[in-house]
Amino acid sequence: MEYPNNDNNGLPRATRDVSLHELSTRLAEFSQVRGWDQYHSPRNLLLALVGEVGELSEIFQWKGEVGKGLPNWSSAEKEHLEEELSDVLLYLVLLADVCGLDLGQAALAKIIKNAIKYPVITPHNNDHSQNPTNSK
Ligand SMILES: Nc1ccn([C@H]2C[C@H](O)[C@@H](COP(=O)(O)OP(=O)(O)OP(=O)(O)O)O2)c(=O)n1
Repeated sequence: MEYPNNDNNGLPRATRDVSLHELSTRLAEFSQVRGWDQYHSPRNLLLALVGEVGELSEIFQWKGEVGKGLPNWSSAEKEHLEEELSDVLLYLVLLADVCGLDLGQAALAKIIKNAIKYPVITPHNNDHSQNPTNSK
């Protein structure tokens, strides 16, 4: 596996698309060599996931509204955000794995289900009532 670029900390950083399958494989190796599989029960991973969502929330706490693209954020703040987002993703992938679920397939299927539930609005079909962001 090649990582041609390094990040600000000199750590290797992929420049290609990364699949959920690759993350699963890397996480499985990481846990296996440390003997941590025994701790990775569905419940433990869910609690770890929620803990990391809390850490992610702390980054935005008290900041007020934040613009898309994070204008005025320092590179250190953006790096911190990347780390917390990654922790959430990695625990989510681990949780799906220990539950024996294919998260990528499930997420694609859910997008299709969402599209059926919320059809595209056209002039001939302007019923917005199903849009969950429409409070009326
Ligand atoms: N039993 C464990 C413990 C950790 N990790 C991995 C998944 C997360 O990506 C990261 C979480 O590590 P920490 O618990 O050290 O949490 P943080 O990185 O958020 O550190 P801190 O809480 O000090 O900010 O390590 C794991 O796979 N299995």
